Amino acid sequence: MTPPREIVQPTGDITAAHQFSVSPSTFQSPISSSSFMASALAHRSAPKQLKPFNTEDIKILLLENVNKTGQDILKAQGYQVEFLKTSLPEDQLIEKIRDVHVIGIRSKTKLTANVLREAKNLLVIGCFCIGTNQVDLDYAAQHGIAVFNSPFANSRSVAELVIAEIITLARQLGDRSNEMHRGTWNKVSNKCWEIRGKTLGIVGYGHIGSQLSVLAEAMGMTVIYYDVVTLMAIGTARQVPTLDALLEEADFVTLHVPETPETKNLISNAQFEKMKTGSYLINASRGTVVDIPALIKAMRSGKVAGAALDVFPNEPAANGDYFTNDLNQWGEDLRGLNNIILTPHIGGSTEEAQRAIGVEVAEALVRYINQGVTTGSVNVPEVTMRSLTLDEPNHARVIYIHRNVPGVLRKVNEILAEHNVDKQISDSKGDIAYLMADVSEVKQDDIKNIRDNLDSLSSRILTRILY
Ligand SMILES: NC(=O)c1ccc[n+]([C@@H]2O[C@H](COP(=O)([O-])OP(=O)(O)OC[C@H]3O[C@@H](n4cnc5c(N)ncnc54)[C@H](O)[C@@H]3O)[C@@H](O)[C@H]2O)c1
Ligand SMILES: O=C(O)[C@H](O)COP(=O)(O)O
Repeated sequence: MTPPREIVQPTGDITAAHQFSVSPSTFQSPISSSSFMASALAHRSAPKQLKPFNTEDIKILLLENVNKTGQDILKAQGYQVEFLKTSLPEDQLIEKIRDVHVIGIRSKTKLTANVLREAKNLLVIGCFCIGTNQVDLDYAAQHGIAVFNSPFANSRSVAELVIAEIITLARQLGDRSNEMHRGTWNKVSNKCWEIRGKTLGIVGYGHIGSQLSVLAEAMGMTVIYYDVVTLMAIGTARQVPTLDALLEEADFVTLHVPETPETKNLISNAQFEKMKTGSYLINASRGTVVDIPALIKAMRSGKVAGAALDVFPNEPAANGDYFTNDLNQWGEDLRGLNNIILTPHIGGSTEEAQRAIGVEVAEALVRYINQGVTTGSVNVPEVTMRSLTLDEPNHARVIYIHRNVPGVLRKVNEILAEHNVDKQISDSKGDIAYLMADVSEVKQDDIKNIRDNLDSLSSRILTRILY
């Protein structure tokens, strides 16, 4: 069993001491301190909400050029926000993550167990993107670290990119444009097609796949899709029972599955064999989903007439040289192919998507940090309660993340029984449970006792007391 995590306070005068496991000497009353003020949730919040603690004590590290919308929301809370444009290599990440309560990343930063083990103060991770495969979600949950993402704010951007790629491949636009850049006029119609009447095969009919389905049908394509779950078809799209059935029928195959052990090399030699001769492959999901040497072989043989890759098995942490990387030994082969579009993971990189993601994830982080609300979390149970207001002084919000084992609620309620519990909610997800209780008429000593007693339970993963 994983031992409970002790949150280590950063240096400095921490008047939010009651939020974390701290010694009594640093404890100050949340009620009498000036730390709760109507200005707490300045961003789109009712002015009468309580500020839960000195928000300026919260340290946030934002990596990978998280959009300004997100930065602004977090800064407006008074949090200390450090912003970096790139991801960080593991050794530097470990140094930085030791100190912070919150980290915001995109798809490049690998938050493995090895890294998270060092994150002694970390309360929450914000993935300012769709994918969460770069985070060890289970390790995070087991250590009381909630993870949030933006499940669909860039779906439309990816779908539009794929539409552009379908036409670009069908008309060999990349090759013609490259030739003109080199000064060559090469007017051809051989093997250039309209997309009207062609069949698009979508693998993974989730947010992106289904959005793409609508756009493709509007341009006269026939849409089929394969998904591991049975899903309602949009428009006149049709679900096919197997991946092979899709590969055999589609003129264009486009991949929109998450990175999982099951999707690693989902498209390899055997799948290219099944595809129609002269068909096209598009991958804007994750680089591991396509076996790159198998794709190179299929393109050289003429089986596949064109491909678009937005994602790669090894992507760099920052902009700059890429195919010189030793890990990408197939880089030269890819660059030498005809009718292949290579883009640097830009599927979700539009102003619209990045702004929306910045707002969505930053707001989820604020709700979690300030209120303990987990709505939208991908790894801990989703629990919500309304915000406390200034009309309700001397309240405390108790948050207890614990192992989902028999008898915990009885013990927690024995601890809370001496107080007036206004409201209590609890939910579980696998072996993790999340309990929130609003307790009224509590004094400084009561809060300390509640914390000490909850901390002493063997089921405890993390205790937080807000207000
Ligand atoms: N290129 C980019 O910039 C970019 C942007 C956004 C998302 N993505 C990637 O695209 C992926 C899909 O995004 P989404 O929002 O549509 O996700 P989603 O979760 O809404 O949909 C994924 C679908 O894939 C299906 N699926 C899972 N495993 C499968 C399998 N083995 N075979 C067939 N279907 C399977 C699921 O049932 C689900 O319907 C994300 O996980 C992310 O990795 C890339
Ligand atoms: O998961 C995602 O949302 C996409 O892969 C985009 O990732 P990015 O934010 O790192 O571009």
